[in-house]
Amino acid sequence: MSRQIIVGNWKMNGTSRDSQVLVQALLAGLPPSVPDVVVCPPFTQLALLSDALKPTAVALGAQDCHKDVSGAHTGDISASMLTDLGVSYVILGHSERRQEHGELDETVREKAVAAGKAGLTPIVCIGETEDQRDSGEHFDTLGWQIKGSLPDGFSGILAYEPIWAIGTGRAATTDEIAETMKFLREELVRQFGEAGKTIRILYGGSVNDKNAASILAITDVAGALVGGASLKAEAFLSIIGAASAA
Ligand SMILES: O=C(CO)COP(=O)(O)O
Repeated sequence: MSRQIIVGNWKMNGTSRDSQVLVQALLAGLPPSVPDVVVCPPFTQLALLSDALKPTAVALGAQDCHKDVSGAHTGDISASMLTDLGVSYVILGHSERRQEHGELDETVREKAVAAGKAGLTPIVCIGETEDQRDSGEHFDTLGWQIKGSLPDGFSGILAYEPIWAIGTGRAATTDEIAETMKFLREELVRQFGEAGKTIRILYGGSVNDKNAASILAITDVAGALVGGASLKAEAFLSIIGAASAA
């Protein structure tokens, strides 16, 4: 199995002091053989953490970027502004942005193109609502999201985050994840041919220190996108430990 990737999405949490403390605790507790580890703090803490993380095995990610390189976009941040700060990954199309900011698949696709051009690795999120799963529309939804959100020649990471599992403490079951991973892989191959076989797929949604090992052992799960548990050094380190052992 190839090296796994564990991504911490801190969302809109923490002061600069909190993030420095968290990062120091993470760096102090990293196991000798680490998977790829990425932390995605709020924009305001990127510059600060960039210096702290530069010489380490932990990479820096952002939680969004604009589709344009520069211009009249008040309050936005471009992909090249992120690379300028030493950022290497960017989460795009998270369900919270899709819901709170009305982001559509097409916008997510344009952002993924911009991220790729700037040298960032996009982590594009997709996921169904509880209603869509209950009514058996989840695979259709995910298929459309892949088609709409991933640009031609996509070489980033796909994150499957069922919306009903985010922040609820109710992760998808290993059977649900396994079945969905199989579907996603088939869909990626259908849309991208041979290249679709190599796109890494993460699972996200209530991943914690207790369930990480069983989730990371599922075929085709290449890692985890972690929200709440990534804010606690001990829990995040234990997820990183599970990935090292997977
Ligand atoms: O949204 C998520 C990561 O992007 C998942 O959040 P939780 O791990 O808090 O459920």
